[in-house]
Amino acid sequence: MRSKVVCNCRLGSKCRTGVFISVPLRSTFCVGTSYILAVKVSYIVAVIMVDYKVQGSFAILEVNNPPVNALSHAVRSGLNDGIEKASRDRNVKAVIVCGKGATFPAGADIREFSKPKKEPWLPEIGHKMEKCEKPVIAAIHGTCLGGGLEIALFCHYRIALKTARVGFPEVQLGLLPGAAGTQRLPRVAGLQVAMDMISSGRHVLATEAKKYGIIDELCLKAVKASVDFPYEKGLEMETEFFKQLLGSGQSKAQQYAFFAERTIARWEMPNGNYRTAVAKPVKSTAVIGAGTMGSGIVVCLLSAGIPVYLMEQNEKFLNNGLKMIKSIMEGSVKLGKVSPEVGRKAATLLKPTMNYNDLKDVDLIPVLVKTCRGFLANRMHGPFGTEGTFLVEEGALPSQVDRVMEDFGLPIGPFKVRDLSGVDIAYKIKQEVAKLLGIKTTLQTRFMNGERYCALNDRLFHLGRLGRKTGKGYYKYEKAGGKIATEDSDVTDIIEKHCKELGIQRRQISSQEIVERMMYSCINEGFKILEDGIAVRPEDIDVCYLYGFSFPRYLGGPMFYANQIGLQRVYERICYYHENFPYSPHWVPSRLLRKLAAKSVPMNEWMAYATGSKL
Ligand SMILES: CCCCCCC[C@H](O)CC(=O)SCCNC(=O)CCNC(=O)[C@H](O)C(C)(C)COP(=O)([O-])OP(=O)([O-])OC[C@H]1O[C@@H](n2cnc3c(N)ncnc32)[C@H](O)[C@@H]1OP(=O)([O-])[O-]
Ligand SMILES: NC(=O)c1ccc[n+]([C@@H]2O[C@H](COP(=O)([O-])OP(=O)(O)OC[C@H]3O[C@@H](n4cnc5c(N)ncnc54)[C@H](O)[C@@H]3O)[C@@H](O)[C@H]2O)c1
Repeated sequence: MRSKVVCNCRLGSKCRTGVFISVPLRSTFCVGTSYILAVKVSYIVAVIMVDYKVQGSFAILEVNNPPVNALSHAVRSGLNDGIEKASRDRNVKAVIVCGKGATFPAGADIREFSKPKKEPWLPEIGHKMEKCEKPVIAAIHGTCLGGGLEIALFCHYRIALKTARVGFPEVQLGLLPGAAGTQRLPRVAGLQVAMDMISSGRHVLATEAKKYGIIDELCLKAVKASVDFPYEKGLEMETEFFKQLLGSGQSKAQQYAFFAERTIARWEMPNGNYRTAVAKPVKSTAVIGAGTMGSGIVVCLLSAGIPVYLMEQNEKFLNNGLKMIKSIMEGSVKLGKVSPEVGRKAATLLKPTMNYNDLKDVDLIPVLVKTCRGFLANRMHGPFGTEGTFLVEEGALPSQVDRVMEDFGLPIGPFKVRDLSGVDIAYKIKQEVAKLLGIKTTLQTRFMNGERYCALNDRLFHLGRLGRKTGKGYYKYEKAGGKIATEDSDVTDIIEKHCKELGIQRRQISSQEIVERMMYSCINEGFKILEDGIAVRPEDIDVCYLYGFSFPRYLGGPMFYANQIGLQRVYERICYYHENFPYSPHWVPSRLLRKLAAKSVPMNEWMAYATGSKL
C-alpha cells in the first residue's frame, strides 16, 4: 500500500534518496537524511521522534515532535530506546536530553489521554534515566512543562537558557503531575514552592526556578528523604490520583477547553480562512454611531494611532460621543494604558462629522447604530437573564438563584451581575423593545406581543433601586457604589407584593430546576445560533463563554456541558419546559438539537448536521 508521495524532509524537492515512506501520523518523510523519522515495517511504520546522536563522548537525545515536542508514545519509545542505547555504548560518557526547534518537551501529549494507554510510561523512562550510571543532563529551552519538567527532574543535572520557562500546568487540565512531579519537585524545590507551582500551574522563568533549585547545573540533586512517605509509596499514590483525575469529567472539560481555544483560531468564512487571509493596511477609518460601542471602538483606533472620522446623525449625539471619547481617553492615560503622548495625539486624529461624503476614501467603517438582538454571547445570555427573573416571579429569591448558579460554578450570580451593570440598563433595553412594538408597559403587564413579560425589574427601577450605584437593587450595599451585597427583606416584600397584585401563587423551586432553566434555555439558543450559522463551531460559543462570562473551565462551556449531560436528556427537558412555558419563545426546541439528540451525534460532527451535509 505504498503510494507515490511527496517527501516532506528538509531537502524538499531536492531530496534524492528515492525512498519514500507513508507515515500515518506525520505526513511523509524520506529515508536517509538526518531528518529521518520513519522506519518501515511491512505496511506499518514506526515513527521515530527522538534523534539519537553521539558527539564526542556525549549521547544527545533530541526530541523532535513539533510544534511543542509533546511526549507522545513515539517520543517516549525514542527516549526509552535512547537511554538504553547510551547506557550500553562504551564511548558515551554522558547523556544530554533536549528538544529540537522551539522548546524542550512541553508535557505529555494531551491528545493521547483519551486513547488506550501505551507503554513505556514516563516514570519508567525517568527511572531508567535516574539509574543510568552516566550523568544525564536536561538541556532546557522554551517551555519545559508537565511531563517535560518531570523528565528534567529525573535527570541528574538541569541546565537552562535564561528565557526558558518551567511549570506544572496540569491543574489547568484538571490533573496533577502524574510522572513523579508531585514527589520530586518538593524534594528539589521545597514543599512551599512545589505546592505553589503545582496548584497554580504558573510558568516560572528559569532565573526564578534556579533560585528554587529546580534548574541545577552543578550537582546531582539526589534527595532521598521524603516528606510523608518513602518515594515508592509517594509515586504509587501519585499514579493513582492521576488516573482518577484523568477519568473525571472535570479533566475532560479542561482538556476540551485547551483544544477549543486553539481550534477557534483556525476560522473559516465563505470568502477565506485563517490561512488565506491577508491583513490589509488600515490608514484611515470612520465610525458611524457615537454611542457606547462606537465610542469604545474610536478609542481603540485612536490608541493605535489611526485617524478616525466620527459620524453621527445630529450635533447633540455627536457632542455626547466626543465627550465620552475624551473621558475614556483621559481615563486610559491616567491608568497608564496609553501614554500621555498618544492621548494628546488622539485629539488631532479624531474628526467629527455629519457628512457622509467625508467617508468616501476611508479603509474601514464599523457601523454601530441600531440595537440588534445580540450576535452570540449576548443573544444566548438573553434567555438566561429572562429565566432568572421568571424563576423569582414564580417563587425563588434572587439570592437563591445567585447561590445555586455560583455553586454551579459561575463566578457571580445573575442578580449580582444585574446590580453591577445597573437595573436601569435591563429596564431600558425592555423599554426600547416595547417602543419598537408600539406597546406601553405597566407594572401589571404580563405579556408583550404574545410573549411572557415580567415587570419585577421595572418595579425596582421605579423605586430607584438601580443596583450598586444607588446602594440598593436586588441586594442592599454598604453605600452607593458599594460592593458588599447583603440580602434585603425589602426586596422579598417587593417580590411578594408583585405576585400578590398579579395573583401569582408562589411555589418552592428546586436547585435542579434553577440550573436547568438557566442553562438549558441558553444552550437551546446556542444550538439555534449554530443552526443560523452565526457561530461556525460549538467551540466558538464555548470559548466566548469561558472568556466573556468566566464560565467555569471545568465544565468546558455550555455546549460541552450539554454534550456531557447528553443531548437526548437536554432536549427532553427543553421540550418539557416548552410545554410548561408555551409563551416563552426561547423554549421552542432548536431543530438542530432535535436532530442531534435523535442520532446521538458526537460533538465534532454537530456542524455537519447544522449545515445539512450529513442529512
Ligand atoms: C501512569 C500515568 C502517567 C501519566 C504521565 C503524566 C505526565 C504529566 O504529568 C501530564 C502532562 O504533562 S499534561 C500536559 C502538560 N502540558 C501542558 O499543559 C502544556 C500545554 N501547552 C501549552 O501551554 C502551549 O502549547 C505552549 C506554552 C507549550 C506553547 O504555546 P504556543 O507557542 O502559543 O503554541 P500553541 O498554539 O498553544 O500550541 C501549538 C500546537 O501544539 C498543540 N499542543 C500544545 N501542547 C500540547 C500537548 N501537551 N499535547 C498535545 N498537543 C499540544 C496545540 O494544540 C497546538 O496545536 P494546533 O493543532 O496547532 O492547534
Ligand atoms: N452596548 C453593548 O454592550 C453592545 C454589545 C454588543 C453589540 N452591541 C451593538 O452595537 C450597536 C451599537 O450599540 P450602542 O450600545 O453603541 O448603541 P447606542 O444607542 O449607545 O449608540 C448608537 C448611536 O448611533 C447613532 N445613530 C443612529 N442612527 C444613525 C445614523 N443613521 N447615522 C449616524 N449615527 C446614527 C445614535 O445617535 C446613537 O448615538 C448596536 O447594534 C448594538 O446592538 C452593543
